[in-house]
Amino acid sequence: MKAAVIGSGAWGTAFAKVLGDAGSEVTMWARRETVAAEIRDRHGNEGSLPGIRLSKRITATTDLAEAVDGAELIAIAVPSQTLRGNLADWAGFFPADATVASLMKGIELGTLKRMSEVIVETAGVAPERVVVVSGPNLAPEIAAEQPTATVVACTDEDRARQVQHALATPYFRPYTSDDVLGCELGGAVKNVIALAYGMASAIGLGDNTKASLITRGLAETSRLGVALGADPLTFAGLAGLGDLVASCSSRLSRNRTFGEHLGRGESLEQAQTATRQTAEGVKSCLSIRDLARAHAVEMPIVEQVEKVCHEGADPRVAVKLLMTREMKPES
Ligand SMILES: NC(=O)c1ccc[n+]([C@@H]2O[C@H](COP(=O)([O-])OP(=O)(O)OC[C@H]3O[C@@H](n4cnc5c(N)ncnc54)[C@H](O)[C@@H]3O)[C@@H](O)[C@H]2O)c1
Ligand SMILES: O=P(O)(O)OC[C@H](O)CO
Repeated sequence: MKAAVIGSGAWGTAFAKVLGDAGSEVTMWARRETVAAEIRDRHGNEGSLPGIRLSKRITATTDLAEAVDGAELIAIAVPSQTLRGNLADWAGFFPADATVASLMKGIELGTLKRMSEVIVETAGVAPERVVVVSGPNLAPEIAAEQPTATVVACTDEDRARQVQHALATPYFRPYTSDDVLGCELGGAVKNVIALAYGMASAIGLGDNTKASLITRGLAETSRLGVALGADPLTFAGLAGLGDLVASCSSRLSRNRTFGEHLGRGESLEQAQTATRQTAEGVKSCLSIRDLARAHAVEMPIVEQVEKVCHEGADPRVAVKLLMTREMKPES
């Protein structure tokens, strides 16, 4: 397959490596010429994935039209909140029948749309051409070829299978799904729960607390998903529980790490200065909260994370408020 990967950060680079190792010819698009030159000439991207060597089947450019020229698959890994603006500039260059894969895990501020919806709306791509790839996929582990599994979700089963085959390597095992909505929500909400988990770790809370956060976090994710029409079983799978556990338990997770900074009492600005990569949950906690409210779905952990991130609330007070909510049945 001829593929393009737009975005040369940690995930774009690791994803390009998977595609290259699985046999595709890959052209990456980078914003900075120094990054494109390093990928093209030295087969690495030290700033995003130190020590990783990329296949010679991978090249890079800063010219978007060149990157997507003739591509059968275009995978996009830029920050969720910039996607709409990016596509306004890029979409005219996409080949008419290319599959567009969203690698992003966020919900757009203001519109409350999922990334696949933004792609359909802004790039004029039919929904059945959009594939979502989501699962327990920490980029540095994948780049180091540590085995993991993922989900390739698309309403068009054949297209999902094509992408599944284009991604299969001995260290990356893709499964297909037709639940695009559920996979996207699982990926976006787990970032917010990982922020909460990081806060809990930093304030010294124990394993019972953390297990409760994961379990109740998954409960509120599923509640929102079901209200919006997702398959509840998706949340028990790789793009739900799998991704939630990976992000909460790993020190490699940028969202968990960001939460740790907030839990240590840093302000949002201080945490942003200390962690420079994309921690999607920081913005998506606002849009997910609004989405939940719009559908009358209770998401108490998301509500509290938003208060800590954007209203200066103390994480310890947030825990207290969560623990003293009205008593109710588990489900
Ligand atoms: N890193 C992971 O392990 C991982 C795994 C799965 C999914 N994701 C998701 O992939 C997406 C990208 O994450 P990442 O890890 O690659 O982030 P990153 O911070 O490592 O890289 C982001 C990339 O986007 C580019 N970028 C930043 N602002 C931009 C703009 N205004 N226009 C165009 N490009 C811009 C940066 O130059 C960089 O190449 C996020 O939605 C994230 O949740 C990340
Ligand atoms: O580093 P994070 O927190 O953005 O998580 C990365 C991936 O989404 C894990 O699957």
